[in-house]
Formats: sequence, C-alpha cells, structure tokens
Amino acid sequence: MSNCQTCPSNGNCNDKENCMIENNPMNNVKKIIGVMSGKGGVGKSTVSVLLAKKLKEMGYKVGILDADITGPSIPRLLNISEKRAEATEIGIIPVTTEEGIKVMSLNLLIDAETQPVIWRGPVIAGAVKQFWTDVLWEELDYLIIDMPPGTGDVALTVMQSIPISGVVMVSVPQDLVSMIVAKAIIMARKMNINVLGVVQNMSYIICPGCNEKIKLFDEEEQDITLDNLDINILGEFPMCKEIVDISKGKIENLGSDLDGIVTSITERILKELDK
Ligand SMILES: Nc1ncnc2c1ncn2[C@@H]1O[C@H](COP(=O)(O)OP(=O)(O)OP(=O)(O)O)[C@@H](O)[C@H]1O
Repeated sequence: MSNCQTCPSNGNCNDKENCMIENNPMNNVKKIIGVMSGKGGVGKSTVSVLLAKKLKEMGYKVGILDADITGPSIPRLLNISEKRAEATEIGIIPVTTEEGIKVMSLNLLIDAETQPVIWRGPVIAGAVKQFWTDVLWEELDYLIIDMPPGTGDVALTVMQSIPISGVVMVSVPQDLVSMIVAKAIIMARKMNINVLGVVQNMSYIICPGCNEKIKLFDEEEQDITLDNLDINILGEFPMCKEIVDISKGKIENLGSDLDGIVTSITERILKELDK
C-alpha cells in the first residue's frame, strides 16, 4: 500500500486504487456511503442512522462504521450502548441491532461510554482503518460511514484509505451561507470522491397549530451557495422531537411525514450512486 500522507499528491491523484487498504477476504462490501459534515452537532450521526434503517427496511444488508472515534454516538442512537463487539481470532464481530444492522463503534469496545479517548490523530486514524479491515462485516450491500466532523486528519484518512462510493453532506441552513459546508465539499472533491448531495437538517419547524412549515433562515442566500458549489439538496428535515427520539424505536415510529422524507432522501442517494 502506498502512503498518501507522505505522497506529494496528497490523495489528489488518479491512482487512488493503489492507496486503498485491502479489506480482509471474508468481507464483501458492495457500496460505501460516507456521511460528512463541515462541523459537529448538525445531525450527521442521526442522518447516518436514518439512512441505515431505511436501507435495511428496503431489504438491503447494511452496516454502520462509526468513524467518529472521539465522539461516537451511533450506539446510543441505535439503542445498543449496553452491547459489546467481540474480538476473536478471525476478527472483530460487530454488534447487530434488532433490525439486523451491523455496527462497529469505539464505544462498543470500551468499558464505559463516558470513558474519553485520549489518543493522538494517527492512533485514531489507525483505529478507523482497523474498523474497516478487522471487523467481520461479511456480505453488505451498503456500509454507512459516520465520518468525524470537519475536514481534519481522520476524515482525510477515511477518504484516502477506504473506497468510498459517495459522500452525503449534512448541513444546517446557517452553514450553507458560510464557508463551512463548502470546505467539506471541496475537500471531498479534491480527493476525487463523489459528493452525492446535501441533506439539510433542522431546516424548518412545523407550527403545532396549523402544520405550516416555518423556515427560520433566508433561502435565497442558501440557493446561491448551492449554485456556486454545483450541488443539489437531497432533502430537508425539520427540527423536531420525533427525530431526537429515533433511538427509541423503529423508523415507522417517526410518523408518515418524516418517514416519507427519509424514503425520498434514501431513494435519491441510491439514484445518485447508480449514476
Ligand atoms: N432534525 C432534528 N431535530 C431536532 N434535533 C435534532 C435533529 N437532528 C439531530 N438532532 C439532535 O441534535 C444533536 C446532534 O445530532 P447528531 O449527534 O446526529 O449530530 P452530529 O453532527 O453527528 O454530531 P457530532 O459531530 O458531534 O457527532 C442530537 O441530540 C440529535 O438528537
């Protein structure tokens, strides 16, 4: 394997295949979707989980690799915080959720989820690589990678060493008018990774009296940013309690409106991946 970190092209080359880490022969992952955001707390893990649940409901074999090593929230969102992944001689057996989604996260290996990970960047990046090669994902149609927020070291490692089919960018409306999302999109494109589109989270609220959508931010400026970046919105989620409660139940408990949004976003992502 060549080392992109010391390569003058810094991953921005046409020979990325040679930089990828080979997976173990027991794994056969057909497509990998990275879920990225320009900064933390915008709903990246929530969108990863909604996407995984919907793909599973559609009948696909699905896994989630939680690459957000220092702030892993996937086990809690999937209600599996009490479970532990098992290290065996042939590899790490991921935790499987009730609905059948395979999950690997650092929080599934450590004693208590409140234990902080006090590691430097290269060690964290090494752990992410191991989650790709040493976990027994076996046959998967889709592996969702919940990327660390931002454009730092670990995001770079994931993009350079795991053969991502496309990334979904999660953003809140305020970020679309700043440079935060642009940085992440430009980074992915520089690494020759297909950016499938933007999921805009906490985009509006719904009036409890009349069900009207109330937009909190100026759309015109957001549209200009999207045009400049030549990127499409895959869908928008409101800010609402039902999304916070996804860890408590199945995707249909979201209610038909939200479930419809998740279905539409997932279908658009699959279409973009097939292009
Ligand atoms: N549409 C929404 N409406 C209301 N709350 C939301 C919505 N989306 C996410 N949240 C809440 O916002 C918080 C942050 O969400 P989440 O952990 O998914 O973000 P993140 O971008 O992955 O954060 P980090 O990068 O820190 O892991 C969570 O408490 C989540 O329940």
